[in-house]
This record gives sequence, structure tokens and C-alpha cells, in this order.
Amino acid sequence: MKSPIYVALDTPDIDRAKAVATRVKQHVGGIKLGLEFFMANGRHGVHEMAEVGLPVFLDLKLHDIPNTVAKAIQALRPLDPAILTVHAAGGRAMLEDAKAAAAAGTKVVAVTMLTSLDGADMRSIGLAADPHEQVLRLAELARESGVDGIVCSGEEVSAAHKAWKDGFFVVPGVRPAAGKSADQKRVVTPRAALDGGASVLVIGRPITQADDPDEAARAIEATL
Ligand SMILES: O=c1ccn([C@@H]2O[C@H](COP(=O)(O)O)[C@@H](O)[C@H]2O)c(=O)[nH]1
Repeated sequence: MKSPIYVALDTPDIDRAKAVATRVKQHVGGIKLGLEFFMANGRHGVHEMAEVGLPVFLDLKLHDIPNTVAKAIQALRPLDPAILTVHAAGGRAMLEDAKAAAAAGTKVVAVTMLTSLDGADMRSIGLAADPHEQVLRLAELARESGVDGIVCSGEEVSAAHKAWKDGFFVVPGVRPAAGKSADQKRVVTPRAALDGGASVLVIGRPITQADDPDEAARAIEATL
């Protein structure tokens, strides 16, 4: 069975990204390239990483007016990403236009509330709801807008999955041992995220910063 793990290759160094991807290839289902990699290496870098032979998740978290996001997604079509992120807070029209602009084979998923935020952070940006309520509200908006799924933490994935049975759920903030971790605040274990209904587990530093990334990915996979 294909691994649900997408390894987050957060580095500007394409040789390092390729080396890690090649080492962990047997234990992951795909690679995730985010802003750090894309800003440094652009479209050419994405093409090169695709040569590793794993599906590519382009985590650019697009958030702008509908026309700008749609045009950006059209420009990304030749890269043929398996998964692409936009921010749910961009609103219904932006989500609808994002989905319409993507290639049929690309899953468009909406980031609800970053896993680096907790309730206190939400209040500081003027949101009264707790993380759980906010994620469920944005999940409903994403579902109604026709995108394929959402990004949320493992703390909310079970409730979101119950409300959206055929949704696609991407869960970052995953750590072999739960609890706060560096900049991640809403954290669960890989097993708990999967039991909650995650379709994809995004795991970066626990693999990429391990002395032996391949062994770290294998050990995580063995818990699933
Ligand atoms: O809410 C979110 C959305 C995206 N991410 C991304 O996932 C990885 C997590 O990396 P770790 O090293 O495992 O913390 C990273 O690329 C983030 O940009 C997220 O963490 N939370």
C-alpha cells in the first residue's frame, strides 16, 4: 500500500532536497515543496524534483483576489502537481476560481488554520472562535466551494472528516511524540492523525533533520 507520508523538503538547496527525497523514497508516498524551496528554485526546481519519481505536493498557500489566484494556478499547470494549497480565508469566490483553474489531476486543498497557531494566536488576530470551530467553519466553506479538501491539524481532522466523508484531508504538525514542537502548536502523532481520517500526513523536520532520514521515515511508517 502507498505510504500516506509526504516528506516536507523545506530547504533552498536543491541538491539536499534531491538527496533526502532519494534516500527516503521507499518509505514515503510523495514529496512536499513549499515556499522556501519554490522561492529559491522556482518552476525549474519543481521539474527537477519530479524526476525523483514521487508525486509532488506544491504547498504555496495561495491567498489573493480570485483573478490573481486563478492566473497563478494556470501558470502552475505545466508543473502538474498532485496537490496544491490555497488559503480558505481567501473566501468562496477565490476557492471556486482556484479549483476551476487547476488541472483535473491536481487536488486543490484549502488551508484552514495553520498548525503553528493556537487559540491565543486566533484572539490576537481578532478571531473569537476556538481552533476547532474555525477549522470546521472553513472546512464547510471549502466543501461548498468545490475544492477537494482541507489542510488542518490532527486535532480537528476527525470532526472535519465526519462532516465531509469524501473530503481529502492533509495533516501537517505531525510528530512521533505528540505535544508542542518548535513552531508547531497543534500537534498529534502520525497514528492519531491517520486514525482521525487523514488522507496525507505531512512530515518535515522529524525526517529531514534526522541523522538517518531513511531510518526516521521507515520508523514512522512502521507506526501506521
Ligand atoms: O498548517 C500548516 C500548513 C502547512 N504546514 C507545512 O507543513 C510542513 C511541516 O513541517 P515540519 O517540519 O514537519 O513541522 C512545513 O512545510 C509547513 O510549511 C504546516 O506545518 N502547517
